Amino acid sequence: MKHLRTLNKYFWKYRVRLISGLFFIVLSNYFNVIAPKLTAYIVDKVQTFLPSQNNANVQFTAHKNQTDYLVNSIIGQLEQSDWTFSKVVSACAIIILILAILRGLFMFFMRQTIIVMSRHIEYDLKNDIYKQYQALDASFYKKHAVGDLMNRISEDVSRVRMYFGPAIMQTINILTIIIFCLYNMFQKSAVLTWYVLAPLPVLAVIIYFVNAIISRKSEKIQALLSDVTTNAQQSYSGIRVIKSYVQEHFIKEKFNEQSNQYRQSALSLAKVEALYFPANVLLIGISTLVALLVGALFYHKNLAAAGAGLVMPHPEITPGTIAEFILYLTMLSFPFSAIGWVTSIVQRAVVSQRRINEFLLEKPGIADNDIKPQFDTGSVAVSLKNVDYIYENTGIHALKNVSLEIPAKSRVAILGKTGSGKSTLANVIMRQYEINDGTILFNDKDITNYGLQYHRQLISNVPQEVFLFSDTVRQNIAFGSDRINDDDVIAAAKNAVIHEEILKFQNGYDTVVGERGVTLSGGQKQRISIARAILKEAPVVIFDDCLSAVDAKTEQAIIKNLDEYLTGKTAFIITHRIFSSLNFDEIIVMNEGQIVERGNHETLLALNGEYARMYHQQVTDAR
Ligand SMILES: Nc1ncnc2c1ncn2[C@@H]1O[C@H](COP(=O)(O)OP(=O)(O)OP(=O)(O)O)[C@@H](O)[C@H]1O
Repeated sequence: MKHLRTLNKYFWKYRVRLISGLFFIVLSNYFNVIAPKLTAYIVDKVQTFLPSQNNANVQFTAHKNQTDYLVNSIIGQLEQSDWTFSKVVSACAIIILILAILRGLFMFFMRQTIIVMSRHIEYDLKNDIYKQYQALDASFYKKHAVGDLMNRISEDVSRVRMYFGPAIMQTINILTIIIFCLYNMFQKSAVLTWYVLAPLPVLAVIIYFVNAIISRKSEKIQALLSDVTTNAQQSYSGIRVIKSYVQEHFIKEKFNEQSNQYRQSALSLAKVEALYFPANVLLIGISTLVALLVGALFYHKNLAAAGAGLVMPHPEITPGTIAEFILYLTMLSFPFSAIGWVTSIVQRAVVSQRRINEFLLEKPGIADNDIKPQFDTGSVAVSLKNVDYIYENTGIHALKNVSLEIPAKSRVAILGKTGSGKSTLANVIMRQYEINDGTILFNDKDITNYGLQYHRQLISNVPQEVFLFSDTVRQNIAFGSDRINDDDVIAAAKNAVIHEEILKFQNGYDTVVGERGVTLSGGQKQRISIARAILKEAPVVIFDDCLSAVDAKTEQAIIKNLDEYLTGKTAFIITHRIFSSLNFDEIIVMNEGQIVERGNHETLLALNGEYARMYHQQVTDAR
């Protein structure tokens, strides 16, 4: 239950709704439990009018001194009136009808307050989880599957809503029904109540054991559901790879297997839950039988005693009392069967909230603040001092003691074999990952000393893996930029040499690119991503292998445009190809997480090392 404590702040926020909801529940049940008393009164009244009745003068106490003020005054009025029998019965019927209407009205208010409150809390909780997902850093996303994240924000939140909506409402409902019924039963006849309640401890034992089983099974089910969602999500994202490798059958089998495991677990939970209802019906049935038998026996003893002129042992027990008890037991059958349902909702909510808390309470690996950078953000010098980075999940030492001094407005090329640490270097400069050791400075200020959002606003990035949203080309280019006027978007697209192609799309700039840009070629996606970065106009530019999917002619055209765009910016161009036309101020060659060569084109060629080898290879390939 401790996991659900996280939700208390929401209850506090909506306390007025909650308290009014609880008040309406109590009122609705109050009007509900009055009806049996009037029914009992009528049943006994009928008896006194029966022609064969020979006990009309026997003084039963069943309807005297009612503790309830309302019932007392109704019965008092009816007794004092000189109404005929049919008038009394009609009056009681009308009063019972009015009570039912009042009960219904307050039930309506109870749902309007508590269920509406639960929808508000659900909305807040989803927003809080979403906000937390946004705050968590890249390393978190490396550890958790998207399907799992989706499942927690949707399915788990729905389960938790069942706790702060229906479960809270029904718990209070159940408690008030039980308290009102038991109170009235004890007030009426304590001895009959003890007899009637005798079978109920068995119910308590059943509830205890079944709850433990439900909790265990719920936990397993939620984990399995996450697996199924993750698998489905991955198979949709990777559908092209699956189809090209003709693996549809294998994926379907895997999905079937997981779905089947989920089904088996859900069925097994349903079986356990299904035990509750028949067990309750049986136990309430036994209690009703006891009320009838024991009640009739006591009533018989009363009559016998009255006949012999003795004091009646239980003058409060009449046929009306028995009818009243049966009505209370009917009312109690709902709470007793609902206890199981409510506890299973709570158990599931505990499991789901624990899963939500795992993410909600996770501290982002990158500490953030709201401090603005205290330097001229128009031009930025970047330096790295003894930077070390190890990937937590694999233990790979991707950057080893890297030091760099890049003056503002200079242009750097980063080359190196695959896996040498180039993208990692870009990511640590962007603070996507927090370095293990060393310092990264922008204009001599440690980048950890000011807010992440301000830092990232200083950087225009084209990642190695392009990501486009399922939106229009225009929105994809304008993403992350305040400048969404058409001329700027078109100018950026022209610079990225994609404008002409966009015009040929069915709806030009308003063409929707499909999920992750599936309707576009790899080269088109790359160039839209470049246009997006160009539009951002930041002082630092990081392009990670951004021309790998374009042909040589387009590449030359883009490089020509980039040459102009990069002027006045501090630029890091990560590449596998040497672009001699871009005039780099410095070229860095990386190997196994270290900088192994650095200098300009001429010095590196003269060094005759890795750079020279790459250059000669490229020249040979071009021939
Ligand atoms: N998310 C990750 N988790 C664990 N290890 C990673 C992760 N990303 C990269 N690595 C490892 O870190 C090392 C450096 O990878 P990085 O992506 O920086 O290389 P790269 O030089 O950019 O390669 P490429 O040219 O192929 O893009 C590699 O050994 C890689 O396996």
